[in-house]
Amino acid sequence: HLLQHRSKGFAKSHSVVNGAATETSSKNGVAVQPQRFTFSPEPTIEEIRRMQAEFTDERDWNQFHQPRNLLLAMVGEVGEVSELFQWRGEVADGLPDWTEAEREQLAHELSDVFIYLVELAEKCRVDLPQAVLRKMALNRLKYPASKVHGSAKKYTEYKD
Ligand SMILES: Nc1ccn([C@H]2C[C@H](O)[C@@H](COP(=O)(O)OP(=O)(O)OP(=O)(O)O)O2)c(=O)n1
Repeated sequence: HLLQHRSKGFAKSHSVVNGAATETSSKNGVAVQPQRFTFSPEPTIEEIRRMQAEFTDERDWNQFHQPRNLLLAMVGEVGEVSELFQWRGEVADGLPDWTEAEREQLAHELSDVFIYLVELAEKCRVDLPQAVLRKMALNRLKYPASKVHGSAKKYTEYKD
């Protein structure tokens, strides 16, 4: 669906493509860069874990999906993501020069990485969404915004 609201000659379009929300802006009918991007709320990570568990069960593939094999499979897929970026030089947010086919290829490869990551976490009994919350809390403590604002130094490089 598409929702529009107008202010001062600008029209914002909120469109939902495959459940994903994107917001684009236009001035006098000419589209400008998308302003905001958010993920769809579904499926949840737990739903993805369950769908992949069903996929492997249906194929009797659990015998191959031990933690080390899943790790190697995930790293292999990271390599496939890297292939899409290699030799291109720096790439701007939103991948402005990429074709639709290249974007879809990237979506496939990032999904492969994510699917293996989720199954690896499951097989290692890491509750991934909660672990991410704990790790982000640690990251905030290690890198107080007031101290590190605008600097990409590693935490060990700070004197106090
Ligand atoms: N033993 C396997 C094989 C595949 N998959 C699933 C998870 C990944 O999302 C995807 C990976 O499939 P491929 O190994 O065929 O890899 P690609 O899809 O990347 O194909 P290609 O290597 O030809 O690019 O399929 C899986 O769970 N377990």
